[in-house]
Amino acid sequence: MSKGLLIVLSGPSGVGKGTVCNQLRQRLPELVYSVSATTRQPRLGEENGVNYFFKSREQFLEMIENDQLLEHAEYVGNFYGTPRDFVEQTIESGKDIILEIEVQGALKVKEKFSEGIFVFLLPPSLDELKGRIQGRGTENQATIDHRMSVAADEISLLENYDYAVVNDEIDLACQRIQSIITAEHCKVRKKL
Ligand SMILES: Nc1ncnc2c1ncn2[C@@H]1O[C@H](COP(=O)(O)OP(=O)(O)OP(=O)(O)O)[C@@H](O)[C@H]1O
Ligand SMILES: Nc1nc2c(ncn2[C@@H]2O[C@H](COP(=O)(O)O)[C@@H](O)[C@H]2O)c(=O)[nH]1
Repeated sequence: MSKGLLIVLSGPSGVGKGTVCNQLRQRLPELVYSVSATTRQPRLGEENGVNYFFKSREQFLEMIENDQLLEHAEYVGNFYGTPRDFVEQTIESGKDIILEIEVQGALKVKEKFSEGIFVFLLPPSLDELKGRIQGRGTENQATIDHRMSVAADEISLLENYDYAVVNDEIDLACQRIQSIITAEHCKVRKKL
């Protein structure tokens, strides 16, 4: 049996990774989603084990210590990380898995899984990006400013990715990513 694909969807905060990922999962019900661990406080409506595994700082550091994370990063004052076993077991079982993670973490995954498919989601403009984070209404202004202040640096790392997808319209962005997944499945020569 061939292994599943590891798809990493990354990009600045507010670009629409979560929105696009949710719609992709509806279009591709067999696509497995990697639930991350974080020390961030849950937002209204977020559920432990569904949106994230919510951890204390101590619990998160213990996960790092025990090598339970494939990658982790500190992003705007909180830790985020990808549980390793679930990802590895899913790929081994032949299923595709998608990670929705920020840029530092994505580049760490690339060091370990160069055969992964690295997709960078871009906003139509920085003004639109700011409007989306503000419109979501989940962060205070200081956090929005902090997230926006790292967005340009994150976008400057685009060249490390395999694909750039503009999230102008959700449907179109999903179609583009679906096409990428289909093409990767048809590839004759896989990446080393
Ligand atoms: N193509 C789009 N057009 C307009 N609004 C969009 C589009 N995609 C997403 N949005 C909106 O932008 C906001 C941010 O989207 P989302 O939470 O999915 O971003 P994110 O990249 O996952 O953010 P974060 O990294 O902070 O978790 C949401 O309110 C969402 O509804
Ligand atoms: N490096 C990682 N980044 C992750 C992971 N899970 C989520 N994220 C990214 O963090 C930011 C902020 O998320 P938010 O839910 O607080 O808005 C965003 O870019 C997420 O994609 C992870 O496991 N590792």
